[in-house]
Amino acid sequence: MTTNGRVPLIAGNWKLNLDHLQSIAFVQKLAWSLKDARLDFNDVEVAVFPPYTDLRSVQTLISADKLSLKFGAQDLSEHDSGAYTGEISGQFLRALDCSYVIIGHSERRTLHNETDAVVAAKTAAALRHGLVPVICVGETAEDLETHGPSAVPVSQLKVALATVPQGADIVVAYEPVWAIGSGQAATPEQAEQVCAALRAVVAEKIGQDAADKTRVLYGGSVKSGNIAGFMRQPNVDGALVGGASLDITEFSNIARFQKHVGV
Ligand SMILES: O=C[C@H](O)COP(=O)(O)O
Repeated sequence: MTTNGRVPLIAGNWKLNLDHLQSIAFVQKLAWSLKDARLDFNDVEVAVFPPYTDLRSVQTLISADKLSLKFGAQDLSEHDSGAYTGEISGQFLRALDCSYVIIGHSERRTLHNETDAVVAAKTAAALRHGLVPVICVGETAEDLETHGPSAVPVSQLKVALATVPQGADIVVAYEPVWAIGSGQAATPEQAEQVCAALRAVVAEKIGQDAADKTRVLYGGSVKSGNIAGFMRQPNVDGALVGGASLDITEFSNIARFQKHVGV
């Protein structure tokens, strides 16, 4: 826990990688690596976000071995049940002990045409089923040039939180689209500027208490070599990691950011 009372969250979004057998070996090795490193889970929360088909295996392993890792899904349906072929409801995810669900990742927004309204409906669905939504927002390179760094993410988050109850338990992830998978991360100062603006939106929409406790993550080309700079920022409470979360040593070193930050 940092002085602001928020436990940092290091989240690994596997995207479309690792089948259920691979997920078992991966989570076992990750747990060993974090244990070897004597990671104190009171100081940092580590979560993985496997594909849906891995969730039961990951749940079983974490429960059987009493691992301190958390896990969640990469998406959910805005609906709870019915004729929605291919969809997965929040109810099903909660039944698998998922703690979190990623919502509104830029790949969903771009490749699956998810609008801000859909993101808002999915956020409501997650909260309805006791899942903590990890609400992703971020601007494209064009947005950045036209509107500056905060305008688009702020506007996206305002819509996502429009119907969220006061004090709700949420996580926000600022992921500039231009930084995702590009190797060109935002600077810590850029991340801080936008994350602070997003925290102000949380305060405006669901209250100051919620803003004080909400973890705001940065995502986009996070590696062990740049995590410390982000974690030194007062409004950055962790990272949503894509590519580097598939490398056990790298992800484990990101989770051990405190060694580099010196807190
Ligand atoms: O969800 C994770 C983000 O898309 C970041 O991906 P990346 O770390 O590969 O840039």
